Amino acid sequence: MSPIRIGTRKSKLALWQAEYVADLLQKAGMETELIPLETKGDKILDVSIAKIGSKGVFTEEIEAALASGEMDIAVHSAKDMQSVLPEGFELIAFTDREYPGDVLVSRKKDASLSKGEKPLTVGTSSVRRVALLKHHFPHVKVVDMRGNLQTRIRKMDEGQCDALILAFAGVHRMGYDDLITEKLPLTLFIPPVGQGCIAIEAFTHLDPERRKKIRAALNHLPTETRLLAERAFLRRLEGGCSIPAFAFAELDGDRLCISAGIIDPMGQKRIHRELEGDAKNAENLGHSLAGEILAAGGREILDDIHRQKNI
Ligand SMILES: NCc1[nH]cc(CCC(=O)O)c1CC(=O)O
Repeated sequence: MSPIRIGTRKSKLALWQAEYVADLLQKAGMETELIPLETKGDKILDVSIAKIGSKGVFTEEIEAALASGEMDIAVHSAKDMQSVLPEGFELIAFTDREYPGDVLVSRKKDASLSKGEKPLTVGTSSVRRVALLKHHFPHVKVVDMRGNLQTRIRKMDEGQCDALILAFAGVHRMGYDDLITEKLPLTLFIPPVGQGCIAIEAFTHLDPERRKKIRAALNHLPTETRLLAERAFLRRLEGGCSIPAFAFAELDGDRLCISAGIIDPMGQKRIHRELEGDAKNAENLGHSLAGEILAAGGREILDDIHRQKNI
């Protein structure tokens, strides 16, 4: 079998993820080759992703290369993936999930959202994190902070903020655990769909035998079940990572519990619901919960967000 050609973005975190995947494939007896590509999302650093607005800013170039057959699979952070992929693309595997929550990162050892004495300036550009900060910690000052992990930490060191809110997974994978000053509770900062999880994307013309071997080497079934529920939720909200929605599914044996919601960007109104059921119905559970949240006021929040974008 010829080497599995693995497409990835060029950021350090993306390369870490691609190498992690290559390693799993090699352990299963396959040869691999990495193909790093630059995407629009990596090039445009001065505009927030919400404002760039177009779908798939981190995936377009990679999907073009998948479709043309230059690569067999692409490795992504699952949370960066749109809930509906373009025609012909699919996620064929999800690797074992890292701790999914957000953390506060700072050089100041006592930096804390809940216990801090001095007012904190926190850097983030995620609409979800900004809204949750406004909602739970209105005294915190928020500054817009884009760029990859290393860039954000550099900006913090230059004094643009005291602390950053980041996904634990990225911080840990990049070896910055020492800078974590607080683990944000999963109940307050419910993670966005897919956080901490690596998704493997392929195009329909991938050879079925190759596809089967890749999936067998990479897919972690419990993670996949959780992700199916979370992504079904996001699909019904017709969103990607730029809407302030969150969903987090957990498994307890064959029971799946999904906790999800949406918050308006100003942090005034937070809608949150939970649903439990048979893990076999993961997608139905995510879909139903999205329906409940839309009916409970989520629809108005979404409509407002779409109206704002069109102004
Ligand atoms: N928003 C960008 C992004 N996409 C994936 C991760 C790392 C965590 C993950 O893989 O879920 C990050 C950084 C962050 O949000 O802190």
